[in-house]
Amino acid sequence: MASSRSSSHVGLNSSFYGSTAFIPVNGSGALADPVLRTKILLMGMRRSGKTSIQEVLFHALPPKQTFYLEMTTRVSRHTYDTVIPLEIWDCPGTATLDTLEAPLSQFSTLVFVIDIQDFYQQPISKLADSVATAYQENPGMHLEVFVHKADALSDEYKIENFRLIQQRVTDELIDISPEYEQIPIEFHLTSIYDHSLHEAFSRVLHKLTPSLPYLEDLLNVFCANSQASKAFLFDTSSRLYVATDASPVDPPTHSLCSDYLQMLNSFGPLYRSTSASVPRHQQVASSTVTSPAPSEPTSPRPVAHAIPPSAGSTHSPLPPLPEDIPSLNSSQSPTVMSPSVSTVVSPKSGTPTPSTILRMKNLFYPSASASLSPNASGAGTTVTYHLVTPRLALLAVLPTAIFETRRGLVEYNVVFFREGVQEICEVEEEARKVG
Ligand SMILES: Nc1nc2c(ncn2[C@@H]2O[C@H](COP(=O)(O)OP(=O)(O)OP(=O)(O)O)[C@@H](O)[C@H]2O)c(=O)[nH]1
Repeated sequence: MASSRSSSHVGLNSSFYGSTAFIPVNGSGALADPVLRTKILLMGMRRSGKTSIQEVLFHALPPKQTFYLEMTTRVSRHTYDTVIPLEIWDCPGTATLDTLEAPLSQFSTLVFVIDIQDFYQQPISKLADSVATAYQENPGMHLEVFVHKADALSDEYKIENFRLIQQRVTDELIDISPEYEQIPIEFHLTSIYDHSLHEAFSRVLHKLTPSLPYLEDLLNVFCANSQASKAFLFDTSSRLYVATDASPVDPPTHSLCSDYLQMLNSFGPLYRSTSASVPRHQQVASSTVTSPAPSEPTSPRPVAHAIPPSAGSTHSPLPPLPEDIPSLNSSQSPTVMSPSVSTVVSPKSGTPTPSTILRMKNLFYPSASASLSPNASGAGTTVTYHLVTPRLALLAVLPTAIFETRRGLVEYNVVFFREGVQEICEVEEEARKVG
């Protein structure tokens, strides 16, 4: 499971790397961002759900609270660091590509959000105009349409409206110019209330990740060597999957892994850290909390110990499962088979850096697993979680019988998988440094 470390991994292709970003400070000056960020433009009609998408994915806003979001009146830029550093521009409903006052060449993707019930002339025209302008000015730009709020309709009407919107957009583009019929646009049905949004944005992210083929290779090798039927590399905090193995993604398996990750994430705030700056997703629950045992004797390293709120016993029971996780409800209550070690590195800045990643290599990583049919004498499925970098986690699905009999081998493979992913991330970070 070794991976090459050559910089050809992530060839310096400008369409992947975009340009240097500037993060406004208090609306006055501007600080140069030290990395090249991939820029994504989020556009659409008023109230189509743009800010909700951004907030739910990247700030863990509970979907129901999007109801209280204020109207966007000017372009707001949001940075998010995952397998690649992103900069998302959330535009007001009134904005058009002509009024944007930014060259379109700096954007890698246009995500146009349209309400699934908005198939009238004005939204369709705006969508078609945006696509045509983007294509004219930056033909390499990925064009994605989120047909959003799909939850508002029954399955039958959902598909009908989805097709109708695609057809009308195509007709409108042909009206602008017959050659625009060939513009490659990808349509996604999305909703903040289910996994469709995560699935769609994951696919958007895949097109922007230069190291995707290498990550996929590692996942394929991991699956083959561990007899896993499916494996995902997830961004822990947004729950976007940044890569998966070659087998098809079926929605129930994706939902299962995503829900399990959400459950582990939701444990984080229940545990208090001795260090103030531990990223939330690294504070993973465990039924047994152990102290760090560094593999190599070195100078003291910053570590955090997960501490149950009722400090005292180190063998506290697991907290109850959140009610809103359908596939892990009481009838399928998971058994946490691995009393995972929750010892993590605590970067002082709070933002993991390449050196943090290097330091983490010498430390423990949280892991967990759950059997979906614990009473069926190994006949069920087990989902496993292993943190592999400060931001990324491997989630795999494998037969319980295999996990129970070959757990050592699975853990052994994870070590090499983690090494490979960390090397790829280091090359990516190196390639994106400014100056
Ligand atoms: N049913 C449903 N409602 C949604 C969904 N996404 C967003 N909404 C709702 O749509 C409304 C508008 O959402 P916003 O995110 O503010 O929309 P926006 O496009 O940013 O709006 P502007 O700032 O006016 O451009 C809110 O009440 C959200 O709760 C969804 O997937 N399903």
